[in-house]
Amino acid sequence: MNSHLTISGGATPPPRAPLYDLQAISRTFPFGRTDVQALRDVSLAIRHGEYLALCGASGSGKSTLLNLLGLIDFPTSGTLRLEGDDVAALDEVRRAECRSRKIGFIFQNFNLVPVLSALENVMLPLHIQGQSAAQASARARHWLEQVGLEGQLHFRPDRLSGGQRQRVAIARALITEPRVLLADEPTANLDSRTGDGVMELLASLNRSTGATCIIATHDPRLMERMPRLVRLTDGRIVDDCAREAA
Ligand SMILES: Nc1ncnc2c1ncn2[C@@H]1O[C@H](COP(=O)(O)OP(=O)(O)OP(=O)(O)O)[C@@H](O)[C@H]1O
Repeated sequence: MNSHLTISGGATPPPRAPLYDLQAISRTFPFGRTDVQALRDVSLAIRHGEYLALCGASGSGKSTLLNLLGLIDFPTSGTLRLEGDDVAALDEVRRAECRSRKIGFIFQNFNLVPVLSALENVMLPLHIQGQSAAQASARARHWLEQVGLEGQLHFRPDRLSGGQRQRVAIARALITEPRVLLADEPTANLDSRTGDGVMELLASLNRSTGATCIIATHDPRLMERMPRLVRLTDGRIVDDCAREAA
């Protein structure tokens, strides 16, 4: 009997494509009369639901790789597939659509709009997608509650601590229910205790929502607790190890 058939005779579904499949990716930037090779021959597969760090020294290529995964930059050569689709084949409109539907971003400096409240900041992505204010407000309240900020809905960023600002940014990234959260040094501007709290929150949201979390960092404390570490040196992957999380 064909092992791909179930007892009832129906075919089992084909295996799900990895979230990301990168083959021989390079990214070169022109720099004066020379070129800087930020990424060289990077091949990497990332499954749905993973929680992993891209690590390496300053200049090793972490942000460049994160920008490619976020579809905000293009590789110079190689193939990048997101859920099986070759992103080079998407026109700009479909790329933007894919980015806003599937990907949430978290930045080290939070990138909140200073004149908007926490609630309004979190509502923004749904507002941009054209959802009604009532729908956006209800979703934003839900996500601010998930990150423990139900008491600060109407505070502007200047009334929030660094950790609270990053929580607002996390709620804003999650409101579109993305497949993947990309975080560039999310704890770099936080003291270690607050940074630990943000990392615990990200780990628990990864478990509860199933969103893949990809975090660029050179913080050894943060690396220690990651179940998968992809290490870059001079734009190359030099190590990719999965292990039990601490
Ligand atoms: N737009 C650009 N133009 C020219 N060179 C660039 C550009 N972006 C990145 N680079 C170069 O590519 C290399 C990798 O940079 P990248 O920012 O990806 O490293 P990183 O590991 O994220 O560093 P950091 O931890 O300091 O943020 C560096 O040599 C950097 O100077």
